[in-house]
Amino acid sequence: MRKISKLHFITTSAALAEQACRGGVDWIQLRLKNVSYEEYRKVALEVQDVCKRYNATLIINDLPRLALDINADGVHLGKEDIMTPEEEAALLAGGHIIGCTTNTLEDILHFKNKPVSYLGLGPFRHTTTKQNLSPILGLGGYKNIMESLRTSSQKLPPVIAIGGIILYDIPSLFETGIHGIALSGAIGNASDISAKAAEFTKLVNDPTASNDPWGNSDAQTRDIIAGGIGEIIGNITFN
Ligand SMILES: Cc1ncc(COP(=O)(O)OP(=O)(O)O)c(N)n1
Ligand SMILES: Cc1ncsc1CCOP(=O)(O)O
Ligand SMILES: [Mg+2]
Repeated sequence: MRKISKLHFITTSAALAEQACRGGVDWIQLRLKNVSYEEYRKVALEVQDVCKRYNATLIINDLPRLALDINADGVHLGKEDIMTPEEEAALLAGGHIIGCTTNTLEDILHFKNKPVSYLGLGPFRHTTTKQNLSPILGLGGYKNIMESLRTSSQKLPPVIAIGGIILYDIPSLFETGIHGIALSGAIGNASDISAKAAEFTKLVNDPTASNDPWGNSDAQTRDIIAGGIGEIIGNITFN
C-alpha cells in the first residue's frame, strides 16, 4: 500500500488536480456530489490519468464500487457511506487504501483493529465545501483527542485533519500529533493553484518552518484570519 501523504488535496476535476500536482501535491481525493455514476467515472478516469503522470495517489470519495471499477488507489468513506462486505473484501484483497471519517475520540477508537488505512478527523473549522457539518472541533478539540490517543497507547490509523484548513493552521495542527491534513478550498480557490500547492507541500513537510500569514499569504488567507480576529473582538464586552 502507498504511504499515507501528509497533504490530501480534495478536488472535483482533472484540471485542478493537475495544477496541484504540478505544485508538488502527491495525494488527490476526487469528491463529486450529485452526479451520475457514469459522470463520476468519466472524471475519475481523467483524474487517474493525471495521478499516473505525477505518481500521485488517487482516492475516490463515497463510492467503493467506482474505486474497484477503475482500480483507483483507494476510497474514502463517511459514516453514511455504504460499502458491501464484497466490496470491502475486494478492496482489502487488492491492497487498496480505505479512509474513514471521524468527529470524536469514540469514533476513532471504534477503528481499533479495523483494516482502515487512515482516519479523516474534522471539521477543524466551518467550511462551505461540505454541507451538514459535524460539530466543529477547533484546535482545542484536536489537542484533546490527540492527547487522549497518546495516553491510550492503542494502535490506531494515522489521523488526517480536515475542514477549512489554511496555511496558517499547519504548525499548530501538526503540533497536536496529527499525521496530515486534507483540504479543498485553500488550494482549489487560490489565484495560483500550483504556487499555493507548493506552499502547502513545503510547510506540511516542515511544519515548524516560519509562516507569516500576513507577509506571504493571499487575500483569502488574510480574510479568514481577519474574520477570526473579528469574532474574538466581537465576543469582548465593554462595561
Ligand atoms: C480525508 C477526509 N476526511 C473526511 C472526509 C469527509 O467524508 P464524508 O464524511 O463522507 O463527507 P463527504 O466528503 O462525502 O461529504 C473526506 N472526504 N476526506
Ligand atoms: C469533505 C469535508 N469533510 C469535512 S470538512 C470537508 C471539506 C474540506 O474542504 P475545505 O478544505 O474547503 O474546507
Ligand atoms: Mg462521503
